[in-house]
This record gives sequence, C-alpha cells and structure tokens, in this order.
Amino acid sequence: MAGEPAIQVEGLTKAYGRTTALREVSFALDPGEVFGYLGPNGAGKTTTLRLLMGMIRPTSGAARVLGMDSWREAVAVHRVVGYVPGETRLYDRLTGRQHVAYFGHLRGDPGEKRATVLAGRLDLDLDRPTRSLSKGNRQKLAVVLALMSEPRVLILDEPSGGLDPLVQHEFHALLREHTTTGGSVLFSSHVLAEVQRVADRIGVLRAGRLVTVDRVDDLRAKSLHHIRARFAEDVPATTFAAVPDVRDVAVAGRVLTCSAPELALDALVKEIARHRLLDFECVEADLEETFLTYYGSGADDAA
Ligand SMILES: Nc1ncnc2c1ncn2[C@@H]1O[C@H](COP(=O)(O)OP(=O)(O)OP(=O)(O)O)[C@@H](O)[C@H]1O
Repeated sequence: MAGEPAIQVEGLTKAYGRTTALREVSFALDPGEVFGYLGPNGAGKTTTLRLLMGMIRPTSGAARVLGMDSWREAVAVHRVVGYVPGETRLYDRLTGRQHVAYFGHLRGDPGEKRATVLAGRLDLDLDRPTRSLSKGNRQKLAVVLALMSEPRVLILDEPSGGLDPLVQHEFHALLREHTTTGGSVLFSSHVLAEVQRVADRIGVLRAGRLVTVDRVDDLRAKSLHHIRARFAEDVPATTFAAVPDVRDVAVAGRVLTCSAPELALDALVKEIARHRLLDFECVEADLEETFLTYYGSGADDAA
C-alpha cells in the first residue's frame, strides 16, 4: 500500500455525444494531500469527480482510487470514499439523525457518535427535518454524511458553497485533521481564494484540459504585487521596465506604478532605491488576479 496514490487519473477522457467534457486529464494525489480542483463553470470538474466515483464510464483513460478502478470496482471504491456531490440529494421527510442512521446502516457502520461530533462542530441541528434546512445546513449534512465513517479518501464537489465563513473555517479544520491521519482530499471549486486556504496543490481545469498543477506555495512566489512609489525627482520609466518580470510600468508626474511577482521584488526595490523616495506602497494582489494574469480567464477557449 505504501506509495500508492490515493487517487490517480490517467489520460482520462469523457465525451457526452459530441461534447468532449474532459480530454486526456492526468494527475495523482498522495496520501495526506489536499488537492484543489479549480476551474470555471463547465470546465469538467463534476465530470472528473463522477468518473472517480464510478458513476459514469470513461470514454478512454482510467480513474483509480487507492489502486482500484473506479468503473470496474465501483462498489469497493464507494467503501473507502466519502463523497459530497455538487447537488445534495437528501430525503426531505427525514431528519439529519435519520439520514445518519440510514447511511450508517447501508455502510454497516453506525457512525452516529462521530456524526454527532461533526454536526456539533459545524453547528448543525441533526433533529430537524431536512426540508426545513437552509441550503447551507443541507450542505453541512452532506459533509457530515461523507465524513462520519472516517473514509480514507474524500471527494468533494464544491463542498463549501453556502457555508458561512466561520463554518467554512471549521470545515477546513476537519479536512486538515483528515489528512494528518493519512487521509486525502480532492475538492473542486471555482473560487481560488477558498482553495488556496486549504489545498497543498491546485490543478486548474479549463475547457476539459488540465492547464497546470502547482503547489500553493509556488503559486505564492509568483503572486503579483502592486507597487506605487513617489519620488522627489523625475524618474525614467525605462529603468523600471527593464527589471525582469516587472509589468504594467507607468510613470505619471513623479509617481511610479507597476506590478511584479514576488520573485522580482528584490531587484525592483533596489532600482527604486537609486532615486530619492518620498512614499512607497506595495500591496499583494489576491491569487485570483495572479491566476488570471498567468493563466487567463479561459473564457475564450475553444472546447
Ligand atoms: N450528462 C451530460 N450530457 C451532456 N453534456 C454534459 C453532461 N454532463 C456534463 N456535460 C457537459 O460537460 C461539460 C463539463 O461539465 P461539468 O459539469 O463536468 O463541469 P464543471 O466544471 O463541474 O462545471 P460547474 O462548476 O458548472 O459544475 C459541460 O460542457 C457540460 O455541459
């Protein structure tokens, strides 16, 4: 079992009639890793997760969980995976606790004690009928049902949409606890800010293709900074524009504005320090902007 990827996707391709939702996607998750699967609507995230759950059959390529083929060994895969689908399917007339009992029974593992602890941490009342729950509370119940049997792998489709920030924080803490005991998490999102908080690596999907896989730390090194410097003297824009990786250089009056990734800051600040400075500001852009700068919005991609 040692060294076996928790999840492995190889050349995974899925066509729905004439629409190719996923093309030749490959990546692997190590045990203990949180992998954020990021992409705009329609990029193919849900398709990938459903292939991993063996709910649909790949056109070509393979999806594996703990070495088991998701399509051919779907039943065994379901035993080791906690899955939160994009659309939560619950029984309106049952309470949360009845869902817990039902799913516990199906899995042959009551899990009620753990479910009660999870619900407490997420601030979910398990005794209310599901039909009276808000979208966020239904989502919490889906999370409780996925985590209560302590599965080794979690596959989560946009799991925290609808959760308020405090609950999101607790939810991320639960994911972290899951990985410290060797569990793995694959979760999809179209919101980078959320993924960066909890993921070790991020894979970006665009129009069915995996365009990049990056460690969150490496992405931070590329993170854009917006700089504004006011000088006591005239300065030539060209000297700043010549610093490698510095972009959007403009000098208006005696004020320089430009953007630079973290790794270019040292050279840029040394160039700025050659002139008499009155005021200086350096603000880190959010990763969303960094992402769009390096990978584009993908809106113009042909499928
Ligand atoms: N059952 C289906 N039949 C035909 N086309 C489908 C089907 N399911 C998905 N698609 C198409 O496949 C593409 C990928 O869809 P998918 O739901 O995997 O994307 P997504 O990244 O999860 O998007 P979202 O964030 O909106 O859920 C889309 O163009 C979608 O219209």
